[in-house]
Amino acid sequence: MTNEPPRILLYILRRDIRLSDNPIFHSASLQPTRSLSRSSSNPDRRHRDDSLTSEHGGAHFTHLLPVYVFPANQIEVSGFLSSPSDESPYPEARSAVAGVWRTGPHRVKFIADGVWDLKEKLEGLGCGSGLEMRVGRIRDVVSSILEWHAKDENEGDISGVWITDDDGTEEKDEEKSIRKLTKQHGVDFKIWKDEKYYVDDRDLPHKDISELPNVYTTFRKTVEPLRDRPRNVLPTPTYLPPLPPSIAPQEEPFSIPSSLEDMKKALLSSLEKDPAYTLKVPPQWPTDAQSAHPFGGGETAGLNRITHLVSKGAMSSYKATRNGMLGLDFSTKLSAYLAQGHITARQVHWAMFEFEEGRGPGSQIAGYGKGENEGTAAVRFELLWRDYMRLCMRKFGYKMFSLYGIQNRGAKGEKGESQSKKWKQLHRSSGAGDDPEKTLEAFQRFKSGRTGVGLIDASNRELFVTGYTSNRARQNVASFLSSHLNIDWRVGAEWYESFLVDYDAASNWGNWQYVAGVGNDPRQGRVFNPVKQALDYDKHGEYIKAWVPELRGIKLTRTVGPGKEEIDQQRLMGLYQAWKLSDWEKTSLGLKGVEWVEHPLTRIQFQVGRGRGGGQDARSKRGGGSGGGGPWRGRGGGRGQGQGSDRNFRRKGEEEKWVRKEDGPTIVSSDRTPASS
Ligand SMILES: Cc1cc2nc3c(=O)[nH]c(=O)nc-3n(C[C@H](O)[C@H](O)[C@H](O)COP(=O)(O)OP(=O)(O)OC[C@H]3O[C@@H](n4cnc5c(N)ncnc54)[C@H](O)[C@@H]3O)c2cc1C
Repeated sequence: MTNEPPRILLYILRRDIRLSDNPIFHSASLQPTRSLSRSSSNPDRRHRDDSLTSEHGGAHFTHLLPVYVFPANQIEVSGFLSSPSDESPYPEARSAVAGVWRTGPHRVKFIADGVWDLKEKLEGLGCGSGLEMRVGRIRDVVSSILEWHAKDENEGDISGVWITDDDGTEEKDEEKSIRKLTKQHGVDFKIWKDEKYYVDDRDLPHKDISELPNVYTTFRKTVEPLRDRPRNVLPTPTYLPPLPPSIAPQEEPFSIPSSLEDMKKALLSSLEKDPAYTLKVPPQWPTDAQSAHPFGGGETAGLNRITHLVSKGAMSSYKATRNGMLGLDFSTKLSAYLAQGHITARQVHWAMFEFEEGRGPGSQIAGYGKGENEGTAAVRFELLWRDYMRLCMRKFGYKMFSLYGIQNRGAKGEKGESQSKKWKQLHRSSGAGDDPEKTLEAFQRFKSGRTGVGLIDASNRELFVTGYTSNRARQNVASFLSSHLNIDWRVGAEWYESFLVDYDAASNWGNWQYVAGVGNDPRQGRVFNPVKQALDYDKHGEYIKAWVPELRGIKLTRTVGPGKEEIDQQRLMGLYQAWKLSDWEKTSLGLKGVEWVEHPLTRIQFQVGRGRGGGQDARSKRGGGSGGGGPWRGRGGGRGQGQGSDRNFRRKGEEEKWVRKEDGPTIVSSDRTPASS
């Protein structure tokens, strides 16, 4: 190293919090400031250098300054104030419609874990690398760093600012303002393609995003076969240029804690001023209920999770288990890692690929070395859904957050007619005679898990205390709010944004739109029946009993022979909707007079029949027969359950008709969709 003043590359991290398979770190590791012998080249096909580096050349620099910013518009940062008498220059990070925290307690911890993990990884390289953390709006942080270096040239020059692109609308605005700032300072600015998706942007079949098909299946067909799609992962750097000798400090009035524990405290302190999150009756963690997502954040944890899933066979059994709701491995639980960029989708692909080719862990698992199987194919299929949602974000921008969605013309009716549906609003009447006070109250009860509909309540309570709820449950919850309660679906999307550990703008808003009937669903106007869904996916009532402990005492079985008990579907109906319980049972369970039991927000029409093709058939088909009051602690539920055909939907106006008849329930045929998948 010469005595030349430091030439610093500023790398602003957002949702690319990883060292491995990271195009910017990879490119920085190839800078000519180090000897080639330290190159992390790897002859393995998986690690071939496929990066954008050669296309971009890269600025010459002597130091790398990676900075993660806790963005004040998305994460509440007042807990970072240096003194209690200081005031934050930023408004509270609250959502636009419902006014809830944009990043709630589960995700802030997960994000902090990820940032800290990366910091330790970078420091662990032993080459003087590291990660700085800052608080504020990203443009303010970049501006302050550029100004600080411009003022004193002894501190070194910022020779370039690099960032990974993000299709979120706020993120696009950020990119614009950084471009402007760097231009003002005469500094190079480069936006790198985000490589955390399944199909690389450079391999997309369309030239212009306007050509993206509005239907997932059409899109999928253009990129099949999926197993051949992902590019190789990039090598993990073993060396990076060091941090600069002096670094612009955090702007006042904030200061950055020096331990992960204190970082989490700072992130949580404002949120926990009201631990009930405005709920009159906040859900409590029920005794013995176990989180389906007890995982901490970070690249290390994410990569370990991938290895676990492959080596224990969970990827291979995924197709059969993915509609489960209880347990750790019924689905991958990779979403939060993917959302924060702790891991990439192609890392998931290549780990499965190795298994399929008979290499690496998992040799004792059926299917090892036997190529793609049903499970691994289904995981790829879902990863492509994620790609598709983010491409929709790129195509539709702000429409992803608007009431009438990407359709922009109101929901459509059964025959495709425009309906201009009016959803109830929280703060004013929608004009359809609704009372906003009552809507607010209904939203309160929805969030608290006190609607009176078991599946919905279990899911919302689970979400509140753990930050996760399954895809199956999410579909039902979104359909319930937007169609059964007829409440502005955006407040549900915002509540999910706040409480989901795996929130991702495109996947969340895209899926909410889809279910609310204003998104990419080619067959709009469908509604989930949460009782029918519970019968299919919680047929022993274990999920509802786990998260709604008040209902655990409901006996679900009847005696059918000496010492033989069988699930009684009529009794399940009392679990799925407690208002259906008899008066004496309500009294004996202490549920008499309980508001959500006696006065549910809505009464779902559904009956189980006793005749031919009714309860009997349903029982034998679903294998009912084991005792009902079984353990509710995390089990790999859902194995062998149906694949969520559209039997679970009804079209508008069909709710009253949705009874199990001799010829079975109405079936709406369809392709698989995220809502039905
Ligand atoms: C109303 C609603 C809101 C949602 N909000 C989010 C969100 O904020 N963030 C998020 O990542 N997913 C969201 N999803 C999609 C899906 O529910 C979650 O990705 C999944 O439940 C996460 O658990 P998992 O990682 O075990 O998924 P798995 O079933 O194991 O799927 C593997 C991966 O595929 C992707 N994936 C699966 N289903 C979908 C889908 N329908 N859309 C997009 N990607 C998918 C995820 O990255 C997931 O990790 C939402 C779905 C609904 C219906």
